[in-house]
Amino acid sequence: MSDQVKVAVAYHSGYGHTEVLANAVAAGIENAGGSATIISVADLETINWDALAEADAIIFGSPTYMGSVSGPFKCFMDATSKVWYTQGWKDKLAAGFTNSGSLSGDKLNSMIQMSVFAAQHSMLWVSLGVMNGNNNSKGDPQSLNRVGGYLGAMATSNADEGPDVAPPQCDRDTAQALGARVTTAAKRWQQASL
Ligand SMILES: Cc1cc2nc3c(=O)[nH]c(=O)nc-3n(C[C@H](O)[C@H](O)[C@H](O)COP(=O)(O)O)c2cc1C
Repeated sequence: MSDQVKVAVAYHSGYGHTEVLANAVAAGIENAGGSATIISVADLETINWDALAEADAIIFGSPTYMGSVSGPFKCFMDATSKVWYTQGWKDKLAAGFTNSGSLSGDKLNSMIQMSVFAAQHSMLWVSLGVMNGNNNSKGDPQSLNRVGGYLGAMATSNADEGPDVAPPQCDRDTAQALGARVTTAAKRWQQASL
């Protein structure tokens, strides 16, 4: 019998930067002993809905475009309304990550959108669980959670850099930490007696 928790990473990325984070989240899932399935939601026709239905946890990821989740990610959100109607994802764990060009970039709004979306599905939101980095005079601008957000992993990619270098390693590591945390939480949730 395999008790390995299944964690799906459902993401959109227009230009590859958020995809880098999706891969980092998946690495964190695998390192923590979970099984990761990465699902691009860009094309609604090819989304692996079965993998999402089977997952113990789903981690959502979107770039921040115009201060909100991207259009394709919102289309995915709307396409889950049939699942919502039957509350098919109820009691799965959920978490999120986003990425933008500016340090703030209003990406908190994307995280709020994702957490409300998860709540509509009666999922249980898992926070980042990494203390704020770089908030004092001796701070390291390359520390984990350098933007100091707690709802999820929030990365920043310089607008003039490709996904080969942006977002920087600290943001990739923050995303990896999120994947590990959700996996550990899913294991606890799986083992909890009712
Ligand atoms: C249509 C569009 C809107 C954007 N809006 C914002 C924004 O509101 N705030 C911000 O900081 N960056 C914004 N950006 C920059 C992206 O968030 C940034 O380039 C990000 O790395 C793109 O991720 P991706 O390569 O996964 O698509 C925007 C980019 C595009 C293309």
